[in-house]
This record gives sequence, structure tokens and C-alpha cells, in this order.
Amino acid sequence: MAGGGKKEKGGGLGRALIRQRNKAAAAAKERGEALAFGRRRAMPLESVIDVSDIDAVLQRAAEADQLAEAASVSSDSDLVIDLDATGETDEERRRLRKEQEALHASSLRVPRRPPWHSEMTVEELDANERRAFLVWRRNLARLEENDKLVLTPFEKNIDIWRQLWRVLERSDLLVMVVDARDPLFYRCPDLEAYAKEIDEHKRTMLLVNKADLLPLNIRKRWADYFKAHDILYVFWSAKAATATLEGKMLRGYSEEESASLDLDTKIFGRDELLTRLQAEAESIVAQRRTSTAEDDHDVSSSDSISHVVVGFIGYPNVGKSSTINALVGEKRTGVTHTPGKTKHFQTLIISEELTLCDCPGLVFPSFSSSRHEMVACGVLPIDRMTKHREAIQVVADRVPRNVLEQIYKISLPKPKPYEPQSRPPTAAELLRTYCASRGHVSHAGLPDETRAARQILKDYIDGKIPHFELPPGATDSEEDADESEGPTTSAANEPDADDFSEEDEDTVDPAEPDMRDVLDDLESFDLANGGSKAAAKKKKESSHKHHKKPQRKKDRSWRVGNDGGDGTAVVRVFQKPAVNLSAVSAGGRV
Ligand SMILES: Nc1nc2c(ncn2[C@@H]2O[C@H](COP(=O)(O)OP(=O)(O)OP(=O)(O)O)[C@@H](O)[C@H]2O)c(=O)[nH]1
Repeated sequence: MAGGGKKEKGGGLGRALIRQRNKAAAAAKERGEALAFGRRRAMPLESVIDVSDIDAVLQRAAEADQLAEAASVSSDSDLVIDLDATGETDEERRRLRKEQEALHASSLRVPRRPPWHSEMTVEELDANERRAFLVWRRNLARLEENDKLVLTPFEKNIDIWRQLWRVLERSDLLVMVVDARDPLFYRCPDLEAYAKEIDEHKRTMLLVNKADLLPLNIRKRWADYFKAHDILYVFWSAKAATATLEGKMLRGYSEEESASLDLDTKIFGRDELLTRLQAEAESIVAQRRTSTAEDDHDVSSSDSISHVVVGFIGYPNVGKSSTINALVGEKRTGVTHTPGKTKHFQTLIISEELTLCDCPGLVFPSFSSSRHEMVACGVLPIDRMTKHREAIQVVADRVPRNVLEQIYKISLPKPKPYEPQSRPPTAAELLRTYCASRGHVSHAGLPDETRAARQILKDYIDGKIPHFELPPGATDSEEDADESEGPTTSAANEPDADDFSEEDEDTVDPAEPDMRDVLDDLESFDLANGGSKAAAKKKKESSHKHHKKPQRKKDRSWRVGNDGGDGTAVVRVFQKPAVNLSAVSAGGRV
């Protein structure tokens, strides 16, 4: 890295140098490099999730020397077999992918901090950590070369991982904050394993946040699952706790009602959670003390009597900051809709006995979830969405047609007679119908799909569009049986005025021009089969005339045999592709 030190002011050359240095720093950051420890300047710590291919190639070349040293440590067992991908059906491809995921699940690790001791110099420590990190990245890069595997974008900035390492080391109890709507997606079993490697007494608790978006009957199912798999968990709603603190009520949530439920399914209140966290952490410290084993890395927790540290970790946007704010009782960390806002861990002293540690959100490496899924899950910022239709398709596949229609007060085009009648709407159908109902037109006079996509995704992430996953093994028929109980949360009901606040300007305006003709034109165009506009839109007429095969992309997923097409399900629950589930089970933690 070019040496700094020039103090030249005002001169063109000086400015040019500064610009060049800034560019180099930005490029390094983009590649996931950290600046050398000793010379690190006060640069904002930023998540690096995307690395373009060319950058990755350049990066690899630059890393080659260092990796030669480190190669002896790297495991060749991570190398993957490159199978011939030709002539496979979707089903075969999926099966092979699952096999490969199971085979390589153990390679899907979070980076470990290499062993260290207090006599090490800062430079030594830095060099060791970088080397270990590079080996980790190389191993994941190898996995990415396997065309049977889809590795999701993950955090590549070593400095963000360093934050996590420190939080892990200093915490007695680790609280993994997950989104209640799909807890396993946000769970990282390898992190739990890593915590145990640091200190066998450390325990991880799943804080199932946003539980206000989960009906009671679904909480029950998850509770059964967690108990059956010996997972320590608590249902929690930072939003509800904050509302209570402010003397308000979250619609659909009542503290009294929740208090009457048993511990397994109730949504904990603020004081209850604090008490529980402290009790769990204290029991860990007590066990450690009584243990005869020596704790080499126990640098923080036992230095003062009955003082415990609870660390909060998790993906971006799961609600860590909201949780900390609710627990602290005032706004200490920023809460936004944008994932990845918290950049440095924070230490918050609740009392003489209890300290909380808030880690920046991290995107852990995992298999299979697509980038669009990650945008839809709120893990990647909507701003990074490049293909809005793909992200919207995730929503359209998971939320029943009738729920979308009800929420947005729209009427989606029905499937063509030759199509499975239970198929979910296509992203194009949803976006265009939404645009038509709101009069969103782009400069070119076409439906403004980007605007619509952003709003729909935001509603989905915020819980205004209800959705959730069932525990693995639960079936749709069970779900149907439970529907009689109905949803118990505000999100699962109609959105209220509060829900659609701020920039949610997307209300139906009957005065706006009807765009249906434009849409019909587009639809006929999309069919790309020469059919006339009228033929494309007149369902009745077409029922006996259309003999064309549906022109659908292969991955359109009405195969998921969804809600039976009768639209009765309040919330559509799909078993996700094996992603998380295989990663979870392969991690041997469940
Ligand atoms: N419905 C609901 N929404 C919540 C809850 N907790 C947080 N949110 C929302 O989730 C979004 C993210 O919350 P944050 O607290 O900023 O999440 P974070 O995990 O700290 O995010 P990073 O800073 O990216 O790590 C915000 O829009 C919150 O309002 C909850 O219990 N219920």
C-alpha cells in the first residue's frame, strides 16, 4: 500500500494523490482487504458482500504468495468433484445439489480466529488473522467453483469478522437473534459450534425476534421443534417491548395476553428477558467456575464476581439494535430498514451484574439461498437488488394469491386454462397489477416495476405482507388444519394505518389512469407466441382455442403444490429449498 504522509494542501498534485489513495482504499475495501492494523486510519467499517469476478481473480493472484504458505493448513478435502451438468432434469439437479451440500456442509464454516496470546505483537496478530482468513476465503472460493452448489453472498470483510470474534470471546452467553418468520434461515449452527470451541461452557440462545409477526399456533410448532432439538430459545418482539416502554400497544399484541401463555410460547417482556439472560449467563459462569478445566480464553467473564456478558449476534436486519434499545430502555443504537447499519460492536452496561454486547450484523456463508431470496429476507439491502422480478417472485411464491390481492386490494390475472390453476402469480403479473392499481408509470410510459418491487419487498420484509416458514417436517395439511385458529397478529390481518406510514405513499388512487390496456399489450407481448392481444386476455374465448404449451421459465415454481389454489390459507408456507435445513442438519447441531 502506498505510503501516506504528504501534507501538501491545495495543490492539484496533492488532491490527485489523495484521490488516488482514496480510490485504492475503496478498491481494497471492495476486495475485502483490511488496512494494516498499525496504520489503520479512521475509515468507516463497511460490509463487503459482493466481489465481482474480475476482482476475485485479481485478489486471488495477489493472495497467491500468502496462500502458498498457508496452503499447508488448507484442507484439500474441500475440493469438489466437478460433475458433468449436461442432460440433467431439474429433479436430478436438485438431488445432486442436496448431496453436494450434505457432502460439503462441514466446509461451510465461519472463519476462526487463529490462536493468540497476550505477548503477541499487534503485527503478528494481524498477520496471523489475515492468513487464516485468506485460507478460509480460498476454501469457500473452491466451493463456489462447484457448479452443483450455490453459495450465497457472504461477509468478506475481515474487520467485520474481527468484531464477531471479539464479541464471541468476551460473551458468556451468546444470543443469536433470528427472525421468527424463518428462524432456521437466520441460524448459524457453526457459530454455536465455534463458541463452544472457544469455551465449552458458552451457550447460544436463539432470540426469536419479530415474534409479533407469528401466529400463536405457529409459535407452538416452533416451540416443539426447538425443544425436540434441544435448542435454547425465547420468543421476543423488540417492537412490542419498545411499544410497551413508550406506553403504546402494538396492534395484535397484548402483554397481559402473552403473560398468560406458558413459557414455551409466550413472547417475553423486557424485564423477563433481562432476567432470563442474566440467569442463563450466570449459570454458565457458575459452571465454568466449578469446572476443573482451565479456560485458556476466558478473558472477560470471570474477572469480576457475578458479572456476566451477553453478546448479541445475527444477520443484518434481524432486530439486534431494536432489541438492545428495548433492553437498555433508550435509543442507544440506530434502527433502520436498511440491513447492515451497525458496523462496530457496542458494549452496554445494563447493571453492575450485566453487560450487553451488540455485534454488527453478519451475512454468514450458506448454501442455496439465492441473492433474490436474501433481498426478500431483508439480509441484503433492497438497493442492491438488480433483478427485481426475481426478488418479487420469491414473494409471489410464498404468499398466497388471495392474501396479496387482499392486502393490496388488487385483482391478479388468473392462470390460463392450460396452466395449473393453483400456480402462484408471476412476478410480472404482480408488479403490473400493482402498478396498474397505483398508476405507477415510468418515464417510458410503461409500468414502473422497480418502484412497485421496492414497495412490495419493503412490505414483505416489514411484515405487512404476512408470511412465515414452518419447522422442517411440518406439512401443508397440518397447516390447513391450523388455519381455523386464524392468525393472531396484526401482520397477518389487514394492515392498519400505522403499518402503512412514512414513505408508503402507495395507496390506491381511483383518479389515476387505468393501465389495463397497456398491461394487456405487454402480456400478449410476453406470451411471445404470436397470439393476439385479445386472445391473450380473453380467458373464456381462449379456453378451447389455446393449445400452446405454457411458456414459462424452468424455475417457476407452481411445482411446489402450494396452497391448493382455493386461496384459503392465510399464510403460504413453503418448505424452502434444502438450503438452511441441510446446512443446519449437516452442521450436526440439530
Ligand atoms: N415487526 C417487528 N419488526 C421489528 C422487530 N424488531 C425489529 N424490527 C424491524 O426490523 C428492522 C431492522 O431492525 P434493526 O434493529 O435495525 O436490526 P439490526 O439487526 O440491528 O440490523 P443491523 O444494524 O443491520 O445489524 C427495523 O425496520 C425494525 O423496525 C420486531 O420485534 N417486530
